[in-house]
Amino acid sequence: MSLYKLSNVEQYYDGRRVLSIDNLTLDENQIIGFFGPNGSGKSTLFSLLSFIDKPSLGNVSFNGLCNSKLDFETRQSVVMVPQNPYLLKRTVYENIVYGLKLRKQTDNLDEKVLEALSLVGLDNSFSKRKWSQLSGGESQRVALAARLILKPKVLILDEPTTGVDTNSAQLIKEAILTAKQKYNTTILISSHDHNWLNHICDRKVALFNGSLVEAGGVNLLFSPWQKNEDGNLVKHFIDGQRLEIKNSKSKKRDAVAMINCDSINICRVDCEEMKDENTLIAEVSSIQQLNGLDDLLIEFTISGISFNCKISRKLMQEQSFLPGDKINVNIDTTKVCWI
Ligand SMILES: Nc1ncnc2c1ncn2[C@@H]1O[C@H](COP(=O)(O)OP(=O)(O)OP(=O)(O)O)[C@@H](O)[C@H]1O
Repeated sequence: MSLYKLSNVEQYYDGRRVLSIDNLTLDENQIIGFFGPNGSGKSTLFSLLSFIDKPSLGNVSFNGLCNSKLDFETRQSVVMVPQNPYLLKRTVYENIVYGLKLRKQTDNLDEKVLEALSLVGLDNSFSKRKWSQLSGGESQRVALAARLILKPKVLILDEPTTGVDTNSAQLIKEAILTAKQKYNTTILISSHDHNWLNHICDRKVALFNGSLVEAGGVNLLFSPWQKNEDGNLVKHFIDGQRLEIKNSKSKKRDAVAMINCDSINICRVDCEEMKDENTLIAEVSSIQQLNGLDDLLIEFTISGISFNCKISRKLMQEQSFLPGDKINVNIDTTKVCWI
C-alpha cells in the first residue's frame, strides 16, 4: 500500500484553480523530488500533503485513511520546513526542542539536541546562540534540525537549498539521506536545483501549471545558453543546429527550460510539410507504449541531448518510426516554461 494516495484533487484560491491532480501515489521510505516553474503548485501540494490545508475537492489519503479521518498523532508524524522557515526569537536550543516539548517528550533533551545538531553539521556550541546570530544557511539547518529531532514519518522540505551556499546544500543533503536511513523517514522535497535533486532523489515528479507531468513527459534543457541579437536565449547544439526560444529576453543564461512533450511535433526526415527554418534534425532512440493510453512515447536525441515526445498510434502507423531513424523535430517554443 502506498503512503499517500491523491485522487481527483483540486485546489482553488479565490475561485482560481491552482492545482489539479487526478491520481498520485507516493511510496514510503523514498526521497521524492518535486520540480516545476514558479507558481506551478509545489507549495500548494505540500500544504495538502502536510495536512495544513484540505483540498477544495478530492481526497488525500494517508496510510489508507482519508485525511479527514486522521488522528492528531498521525498528523504530527508529518512535518514540514517551509520555504522561509520561521525561527522563534530564542536560542537555537529552544528552537530545536520546541516540537519535542509540544509533544511532551522531554527526556534526554540535551542528548537529542546534540544528535540533531550534528546531523546538520553544526557543533554543540551553536545550541546557546540566539536566532539572530545565525547566517541564512545556518538558520535553514537549525530549522531542519528542529524537525529531524522529531524523527518524523514524513519530512517535507519546500526549497531547502534556496539562498544557501554549496557547503550548506551538501550538509542538508547528507542530513536528509541520514534521516531516510536512520529513521526510515519518507522525504518530499521541492527544489529548482536540478543537479542537487538528481543526486538525492529516488523519484522525481514534475508540476506544470498545477498539473502533474507524467514520468518522462517533460524535457529539461540546461545551460549554457547564448543570447541572440534580439536578446532571446538560443541553444547551440554541438552539431551546429540551434534552437531559439521565443519571448525569453528576460531569462538569464543559466536558466533551465522545461518543454512539455506535448509541445513537440515530429515526422520522418523526408516529410516536407513540417519543415521550416526552426525544424531540427534528430535521431529516434526508443519507442515505448504509454500505459492505458492510445499514445506512444518517442525518445530521440538532438546532437546527443535526449528528448521525448508523445505521438498517436495513428501517426505511428503513418510514419512507422524505428530506432535509428532520422526525424524532423518542431518545438513550440512559445510554450516553454522556465525553472
Ligand atoms: N494563499 C494564496 N492565495 C491565493 N493564491 C495563492 C495562494 N498561495 C498560492 N497561490 C497561487 O497559487 C499558485 C501556485 O502557487 P505555489 O506557491 O503553490 O507555487 P510553487 O510551485 O510553490 O511556486 P514557487 O516555485 O514560486 O515557490 C500561484 O499562482 C500562486 O500565486
